[in-house]
Amino acid sequence: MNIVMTIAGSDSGGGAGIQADLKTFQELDVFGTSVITALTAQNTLGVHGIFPATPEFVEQQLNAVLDDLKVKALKTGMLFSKEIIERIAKKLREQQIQIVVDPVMIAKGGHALLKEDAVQAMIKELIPIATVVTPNIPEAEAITGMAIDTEEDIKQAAEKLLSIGVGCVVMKGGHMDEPTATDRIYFQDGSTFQLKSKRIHTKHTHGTGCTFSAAITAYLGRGFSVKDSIIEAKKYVQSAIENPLHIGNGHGPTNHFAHRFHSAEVEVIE
Ligand SMILES: Nc1ncnc2c1ncn2[C@@H]1O[C@H](COP(=O)(O)OP(=O)(O)OP(=O)(O)O)[C@@H](O)[C@H]1O
Ligand SMILES: Cc1ncc(CO)c(N)n1
Repeated sequence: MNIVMTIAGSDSGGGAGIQADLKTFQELDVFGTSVITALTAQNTLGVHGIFPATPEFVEQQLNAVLDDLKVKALKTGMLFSKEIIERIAKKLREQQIQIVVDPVMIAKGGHALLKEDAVQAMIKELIPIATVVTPNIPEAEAITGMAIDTEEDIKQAAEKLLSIGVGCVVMKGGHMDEPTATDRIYFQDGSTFQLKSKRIHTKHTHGTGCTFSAAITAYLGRGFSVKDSIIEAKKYVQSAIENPLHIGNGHGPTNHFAHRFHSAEVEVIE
């Protein structure tokens, strides 16, 4: 059995964070383990409270999993503070595990999930040891300090991220004003490709980013290449967005059952 891990925050509403990650892992046939950095009191309408774990307890969870289970790939999501990032990075530097960093900063309703002073720690400690980083446009702007409006800006921001040391950058296009949902992928060796899918006009996009990065992690854990993991993950998230569950009164979650009965169309542009 391939074992993977998520290091992230809990979403009591079940749509994002640890809950989205574990659902994705289960659907994609890998064994999911978890390190919880913070509890959130959250639903489809927004984040109502945050109760962080101590950095010591985050480390204790990480040690408990890694001392016993052979984790092949992991993702990070909501990390909340600089202290938590530093503990995690110190431990992960000693490991041979493929790391997907989803640099979660702000929830859809505007609530901060990462303290402002933690962005630098993410840049210094975590992104350099990552296999893949998956920023949305506002996150890429916060990390690089650049305004991103055009395709050329996206490329420049990706190059800045690559210069920090990460192996592959996935610039997610969910927030771009484009008729398609296009993600642009850049590798250290200069190669690049795009993934294009139909943009779905829906408010049910809570947890799309978590689902996508968890799916990349699941495929990496199964031994897929980085490129194929990203392509398959995009199909999974597209199908999960195209078939919304219509639950809750706000931004509903993605549908993890959808891939069982629906294959999404994703165009790979080399
Ligand atoms: N309306 C949409 N239709 C189709 N695909 C979408 C849509 N919105 C986002 N995506 C896709 O979903 C994936 C996640 O991207 P997105 O930009 O939504 O992440 P995010 O903003 O980090 O999500 P989160 O809300 O979880 O923080 C990407 O592959 C993106 O292209
Ligand atoms: C716990 C958690 N992680 C990530 C996100 C981003 O979608 C969220 N809303 N909540």
